[in-house]
Amino acid sequence: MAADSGADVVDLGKARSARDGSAGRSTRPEAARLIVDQPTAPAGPGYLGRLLAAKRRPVVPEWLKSTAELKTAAGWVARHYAHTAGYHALRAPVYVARLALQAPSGTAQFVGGTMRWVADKEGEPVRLAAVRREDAAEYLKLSRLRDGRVRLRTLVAVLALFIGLGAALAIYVLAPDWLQVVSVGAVVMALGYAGRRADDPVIHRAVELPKATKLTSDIVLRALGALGIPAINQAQTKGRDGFEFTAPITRDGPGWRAEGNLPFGVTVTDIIERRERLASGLRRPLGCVWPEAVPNEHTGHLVLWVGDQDMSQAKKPTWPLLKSGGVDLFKPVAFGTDQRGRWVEITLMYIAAVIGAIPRMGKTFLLRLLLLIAALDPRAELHTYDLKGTGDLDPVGNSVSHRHCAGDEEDDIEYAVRDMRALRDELRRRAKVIRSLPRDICPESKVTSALADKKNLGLHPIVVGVDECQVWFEHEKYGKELEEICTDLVKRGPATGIVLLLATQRPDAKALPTGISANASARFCLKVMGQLENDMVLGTSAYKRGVRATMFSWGDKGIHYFVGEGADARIVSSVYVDAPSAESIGARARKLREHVGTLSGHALGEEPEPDESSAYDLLRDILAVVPASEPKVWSETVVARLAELRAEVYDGWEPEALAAALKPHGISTIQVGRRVDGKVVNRRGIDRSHITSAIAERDGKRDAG
Ligand SMILES: Nc1ncnc2c1ncn2[C@@H]1O[C@H](COP(=O)(O)OP(=O)(O)OP(=O)(O)O)[C@@H](O)[C@H]1O
Repeated sequence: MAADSGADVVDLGKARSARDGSAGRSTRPEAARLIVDQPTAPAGPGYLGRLLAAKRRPVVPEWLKSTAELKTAAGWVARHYAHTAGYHALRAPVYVARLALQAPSGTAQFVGGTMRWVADKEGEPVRLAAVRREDAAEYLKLSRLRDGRVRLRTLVAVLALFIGLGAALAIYVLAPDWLQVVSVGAVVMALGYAGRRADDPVIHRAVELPKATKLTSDIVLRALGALGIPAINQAQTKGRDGFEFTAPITRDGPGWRAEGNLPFGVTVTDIIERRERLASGLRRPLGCVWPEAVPNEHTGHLVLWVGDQDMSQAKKPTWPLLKSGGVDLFKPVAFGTDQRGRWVEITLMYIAAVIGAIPRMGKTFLLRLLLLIAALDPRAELHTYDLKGTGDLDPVGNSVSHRHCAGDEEDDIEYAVRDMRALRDELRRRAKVIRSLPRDICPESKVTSALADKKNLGLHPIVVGVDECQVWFEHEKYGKELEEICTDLVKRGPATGIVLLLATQRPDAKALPTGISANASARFCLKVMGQLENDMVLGTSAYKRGVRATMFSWGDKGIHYFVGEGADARIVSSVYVDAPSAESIGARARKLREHVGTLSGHALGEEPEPDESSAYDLLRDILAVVPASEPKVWSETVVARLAELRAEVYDGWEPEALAAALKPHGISTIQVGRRVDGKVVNRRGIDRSHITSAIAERDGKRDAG
């Protein structure tokens, strides 16, 4: 400690005597030195202090408290026995036939065995040995013993025979037919069983239970030692463990949990980085090995969870919403399971989410799953955009979406732009409505489930899902505008009941503008290739903190890091809903909407009127009304001329509207001074050269594209 803090190490004995006996000589250099280690053990927090800071382990384990988990576990046990019973019931006739066929050989074995027993065959080798040794005394002793035994056993056998025959006769004469059948059957089956062959059992196992090796401290230490981390290796070569277990290795869900402190200076991130080597050291598949840091603990505190089965292959419980049920978007809904097979929930309201991954890892499936959850709340209005254009979102879009579009053609983008503009207006309207509501009805200045129910307020949830959102933000004409609207929706949408879910396969600054990625409150990151993408999706310095979606393997489809609602990052395997199931859930969601009368827009075949304003090109229109001879023009002049040019679009535009419309193109208005009646008047205006260069840049990009 002294060395760490840069202070000198001091001989405490000397220092103490110097201090005690020399009050007047304190100018001596030793006495002036700083003593960093206390002579007596430093008094830590008192008993009460320790009690106050103590972490109490739950009396009742978490899994016992959760009725959902208890139900799931009970369901699994019940299904296991039901399966076993069904398996054997179906094969029962085969078992009976095989046992009956084995009955003759069983009878022979039984008779032979009984005769050998009566004749005391088991003593024969010893008697023969006595004969070979020509030991007459021993032989006589053994023979006498055998004679006695044979006599007794013959008596027992004859008695049993008579009892057996008597019982058989009694059953034959007195018993009803069914008892006769049962008795004969039982005897035949028993004889058949006696005739079984060891290498060919009649009854096979209905269920092969997986066998997982127990995790022991030796295995953990061996694996940690194989990681090539110098501090661990040094400790182990000196005969120490290199890892200090802080709790016994216990069962935790379908796996084992080991917990402890790494050597000083080694962090959990170092272990996570070497997860593959760790799996090799543990001799387990990669998908079973999950090293984790513990929030609020020091960075060297490792929890190692080793599952019995690979997470991507482990059997998952059935999703409760797969076949039936509805959703209240204001309440948590299960959307995946963690490594231990426990449900992980998400409350879709009040979030803006980003989903990122390299292609083919399950990003679209995850987005569709979240949209299906939203669809199951009949109040929710869905806007779904499948910019890949393969129809993955059609099961939701065609059955319930208010606005839906698949594809990235110019028309598709314009459709989206119109919708997003309308959503921006809706956002503003909602903000005003919420502001005007009395505090007792809207205490937190945000939409609640009760407010969403009040149809006249129009505050129902709106969920917008965009797959491959980079297509929007990189669009040369509308990219900036869409980015601006989406940033607004990410920032202000959650409180006003508008949820934006964006998925992209290329999470970089262009595909996912920083204004959006920095403000998203829920993040889903499936496998990515590098630190940059990882942090784009999961938030700045996530990679450094050990939250690394790069560690997922190629087979980990649907497995992702989920960071939501201020909670720590969790590894979640999302529920797999294939296209046919998605169709049926979509159909169910449609029925729910039909029932309460909330089906609207695209799902009813109604599309919005094509908006004239999207067909115009503002920049070209400005050039049309501002000739080259006028390099700088006041905004009010421009809007007046524009209104003449295209009244249906520009009529009523104020200079501010022009400034706002130019902003997405990267153009801002400037001060333009003009001489009026001999005086210079300054007003906001445009510089024509800004317009021409913006057009040149845009068209250049378009040509390049
Ligand atoms: N939760 C899941 N569990 C198991 N497999 C899944 C899961 N989600 C997706 N998959 C599988 O992964 C494949 C790819 O999924 P998906 O189409 O969603 O990938 P993607 O990341 O959207 O790909 P792209 O970038 O090409 O659009 C699917 O065909 C599916 O079989």
